[in-house]
Amino acid sequence: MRRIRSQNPRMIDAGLLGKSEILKRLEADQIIRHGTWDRSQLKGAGYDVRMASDLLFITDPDGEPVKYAVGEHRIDPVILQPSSVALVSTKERFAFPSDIGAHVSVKWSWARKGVLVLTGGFVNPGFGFEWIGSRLEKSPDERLHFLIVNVGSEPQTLIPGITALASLQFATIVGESGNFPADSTQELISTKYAADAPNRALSLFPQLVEQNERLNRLSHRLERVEHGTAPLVTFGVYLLAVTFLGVLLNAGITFASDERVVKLSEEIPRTWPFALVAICAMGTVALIVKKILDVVIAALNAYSRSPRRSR
Ligand SMILES: O=c1ccn([C@H]2C[C@H](O)[C@@H](COP(=O)(O)OP(=O)(O)OP(=O)(O)O)O2)c(=O)[nH]1
Repeated sequence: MRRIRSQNPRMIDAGLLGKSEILKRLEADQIIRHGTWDRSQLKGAGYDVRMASDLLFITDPDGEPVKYAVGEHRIDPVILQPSSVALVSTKERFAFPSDIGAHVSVKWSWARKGVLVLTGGFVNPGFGFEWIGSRLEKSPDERLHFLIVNVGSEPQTLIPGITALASLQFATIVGESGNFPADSTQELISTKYAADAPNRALSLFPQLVEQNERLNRLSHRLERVEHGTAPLVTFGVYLLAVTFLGVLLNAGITFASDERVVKLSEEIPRTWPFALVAICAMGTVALIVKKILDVVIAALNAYSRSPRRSR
């Protein structure tokens, strides 16, 4: 532990509390109340706080905000959907003495999955004490509260009473804090916060979810319209082609009924090689017309699906 000299010439121990010092304090019923801490949560120079199963603000699968008040316990795991926010309270209850404060930090194991704890950062000395008449007492239920958000693309499962979401590093306070006890946050969160408070505080994230859903709905509609127009275009082109052929046929019949053409036809040789050549010529013309129609249909379909038009 680093030793520094304060304004008071006395030597003072200052620095972060290591595991053994934290344990010593916890066993002396300091910092975290007896019965709410667990040795397994101790780290080399910190303590991982776990989420409680009550005083929990989450969003249910239908997108409705839900509040579990103090004493209303959630048994099932909490699924934190992408872009979803929640407000969680710690299972641990606190009573910080005047010489200890704590830094709140995110846990890498959660941050790398996209779950971020948007913390205030510091726990003041004297947090978890209150005046009862003229006596200073430990508050029975002072907890830390964290706003959390899933900025990743996968849903994340949080288990009430077990999942550790944040880490505390305890530091000794040099000099008088002069603010004992520190302000409580428990009453504000438990009585004044409505179910949708986290969603309103971090409204950017629920808005992202909404915009994403809107975008998905629009893309589906666009896809349906596109699938509907392709056969329609094909049908239209064939209709046009049939009309065109009808007009051609009509013109052909009129032309064939002409006296001069009748006379000319009598002069055409009626041999089988000539008939064969005539049939081949007509077949070639029909094939060319079909090819042209296919190209026109493909071009129209490509145009109706082009990204510039789907924007
Ligand atoms: O993530 C956090 C950080 C702090 N706290 C608690 C402990 C701390 O002692 C208290 C007040 O914290 P801070 O002093 O940062 O908040 P404030 O509400 O801005 O204080 P003030 O209005 O007195 O400046 O809130 C939490 O519950 N969660």
